Amino acid sequence: MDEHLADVLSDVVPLPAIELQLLDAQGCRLAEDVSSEVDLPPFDNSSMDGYAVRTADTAGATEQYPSVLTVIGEIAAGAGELPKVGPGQTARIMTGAPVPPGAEAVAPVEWTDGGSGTGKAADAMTAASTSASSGASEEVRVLRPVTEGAHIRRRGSDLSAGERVLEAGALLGPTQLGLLAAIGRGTVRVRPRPRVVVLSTGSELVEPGEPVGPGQISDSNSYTLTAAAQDAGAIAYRVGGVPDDAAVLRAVLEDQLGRADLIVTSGGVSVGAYDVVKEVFAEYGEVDFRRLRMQPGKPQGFGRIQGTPLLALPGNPVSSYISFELFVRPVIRTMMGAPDIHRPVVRAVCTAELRSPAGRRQFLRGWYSSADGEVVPVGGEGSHLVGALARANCLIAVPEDETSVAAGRTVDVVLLTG
Ligand SMILES: Nc1nc2c(c(=O)[nH]1)N[C@H]1C(S)=C(S)[C@@H](COP(=O)(O)OP(=O)(O)OC[C@H]3O[C@@H](n4cnc5c(N)ncnc54)[C@H](O)[C@@H]3O)O[C@H]1N2
Ligand code: MOO
Repeated sequence: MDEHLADVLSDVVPLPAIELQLLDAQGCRLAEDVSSEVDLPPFDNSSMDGYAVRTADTAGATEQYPSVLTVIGEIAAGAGELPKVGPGQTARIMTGAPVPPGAEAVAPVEWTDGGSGTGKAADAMTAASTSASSGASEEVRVLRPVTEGAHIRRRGSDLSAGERVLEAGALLGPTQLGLLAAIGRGTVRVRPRPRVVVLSTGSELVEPGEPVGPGQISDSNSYTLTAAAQDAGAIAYRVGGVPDDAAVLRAVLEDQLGRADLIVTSGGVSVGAYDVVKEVFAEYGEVDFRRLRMQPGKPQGFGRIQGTPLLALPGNPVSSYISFELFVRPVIRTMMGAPDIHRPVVRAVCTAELRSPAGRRQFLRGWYSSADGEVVPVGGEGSHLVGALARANCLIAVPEDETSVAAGRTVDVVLLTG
């Protein structure tokens, strides 16, 4: 198994970096160091709705003896032209609006009478509407002293022009994309999310929702694998079930190769009579088929068809999913330039006895609780048990040379959610 993983990964390199629109870059890794060309905030601005004042004008102000100032204007967020605030003057100012020349601080509207002329502290809500309707040439009473810089968000206090704000390799989530937008970047250089085409093979497969005839089953692997590819960070395209028919499989491959960085298939890799998958892959490139000392997931195929990497996974649903987690996920994450390509492995105490075939590394499904450091086996070992698989959050790994594990022993657990 380890040899197979190493062989698969030896053929995979990170995708070349491209410039993407910000929202298309979500979940990608940065391929450049990003420095800001601007200060943030870009100008001194108010953090409160209130009045831009000169501090000397408010010295000693109290509710009983307020400072009475002349309101010379109103500054909304986005204002370009600013009034100059002289001695005895003030300008009404909104949150985010530029602090006008002459002003040294902002008195929140609650520290004033809101221009009501009553000398009573303004209720911020009513003061806003009173002041807006009564025009700019009025007086306001400031009821307490305001210190230099109060309620002003200084230019460059968040970050300065020239400062490196994100480093190559950083994962772009909502806050990193927001930061890029805040410094005025419309596009960014990243390693793109790989485009993964998922197709399942088998003439017994029926599209979920369609009637299921005798001997047929609903195609579940293509859903599991497409969702798992998305979960790994890929852009995944699900191609429905392809029958065991060489002409149809050829046509599907021709159609899909153009948009694939990676092709993942399920089914047809064992020793069955309908070797359509192996036959068609052989026509398009080189795909090796192997039998690994693991369970589930014994038969595996990997290689390239027309230059595109391909992993051919076994058809049994649990086998294909576990193969994906152990082999395909690291490939996708290598292509993305992610540092953590594997699922995390922890040690946990197994609550029940386990049995395992000699000479095969077994991956049993389990429920791991980090609080107890324990893992409880879920369901049996059969590779068709999708019910139990959906109730599991981890895989319990039993080494090749062990045929049983006593309850209470410590085991390796592969977490499927980390
Ligand atoms: N004589 C032998 N028979 C088998 C061997 C073996 O060594 N010798 N290996 C077994 C193991 S292990 C596995 S795993 C499977 C792998 O078989 P294939 O990859 O060829 O897969 P299929 O035969 O097409 O399907 C196996 C099983 O899975 C069901 N299946 C397939 N595709 C889907 C799908 N998209 N959604 C849901 N279920 C699917 C299929 O109906 C079969 O039941 O071979 C063993 N046999
Ligand atoms: O090894 Mo197969 O993958 O068990 O079901």
